[in-house]
Amino acid sequence: MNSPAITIDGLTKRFGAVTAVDDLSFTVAPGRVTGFLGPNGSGKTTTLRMLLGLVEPTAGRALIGDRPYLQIRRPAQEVGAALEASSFHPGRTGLGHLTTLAPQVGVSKARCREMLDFVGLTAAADRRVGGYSMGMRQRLGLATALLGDPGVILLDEPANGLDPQGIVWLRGLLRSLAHEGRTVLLSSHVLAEVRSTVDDVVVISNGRLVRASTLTEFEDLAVHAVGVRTPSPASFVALARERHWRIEDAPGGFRIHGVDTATVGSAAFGAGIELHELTDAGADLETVFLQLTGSATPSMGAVR
Ligand SMILES: Nc1ncnc2c1ncn2[C@@H]1O[C@H](COP(=O)(O)OP(=O)(O)OP(=O)(O)O)[C@@H](O)[C@H]1O
Repeated sequence: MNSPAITIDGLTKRFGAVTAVDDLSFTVAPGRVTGFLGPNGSGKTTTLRMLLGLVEPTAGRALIGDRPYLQIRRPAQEVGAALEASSFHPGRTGLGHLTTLAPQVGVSKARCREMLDFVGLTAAADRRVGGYSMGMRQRLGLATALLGDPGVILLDEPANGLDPQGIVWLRGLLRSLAHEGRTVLLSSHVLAEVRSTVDDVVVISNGRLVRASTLTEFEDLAVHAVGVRTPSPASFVALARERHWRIEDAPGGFRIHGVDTATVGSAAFGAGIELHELTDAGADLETVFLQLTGSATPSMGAVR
């Protein structure tokens, strides 16, 4: 196995009485997209800021390769980061923002134009960033992160503000960066948003690690669900009780957890219950995420 591109080791950050990050340890592999997931306020941004040497840890280490960020000699060529979409000088143009950074990154103005083109901002290159939409700022943040052609890319909620086409575009872009062997770590508080983008997931809650695994392993935790529509709901509910299925009301029918379509179909057939719809509702990944992070709420629907 490749040695980790990022190592978080016993990392802790306290702000007065608030423990933002609490003895956190995980690694991030190169050539993969890793989703750094957790509810609002769980410590994702603080962790990324410690990785970038912007916040000093109370304890523990955050390493890029084998060293802390502040010990990297030419950091922009090793690590690119987009932490907050709003931290641009509003009076500068998109191109002006990149060309201001170019000397310290060690790249030419041509590279700045190339990166603006890469993120789809050529038409807005000479407009002031103050007038950019949230999605345009995200794109500019990405261009900034990629300016030095870094091997490690850290992105804080990069899909925020992007329209659906933008999200598809971002997904393709991140996948191709990982395919080139780069390390991509992106934070999000919405698992569904990154589900089709990431290979690995690191889930945190209250600053602590909840789970670090491949997405596939994470999906295995999820209970599959089956959707059913029937003209005989009372008989179907009786069947579900008899079989000890976990069943809940869903629009126009029911949702049954922890069984597959074949089991439900043959049981209904055996009981003489007509079904008008029998669908695989997929793995209920969001529920697993909410349960693991302790952010499940009663509004998720009553289960019978
Ligand atoms: N500079 C600071 N001073 C005091 N408390 C802070 C500071 N920065 C972060 N915190 C606190 O640390 C905790 C973690 O915040 P952080 O921004 O890292 O979470 P997050 O997971 O990135 O949240 P979000 O998804 O909302 O961006 C929160 O309780 C936050 O209020």
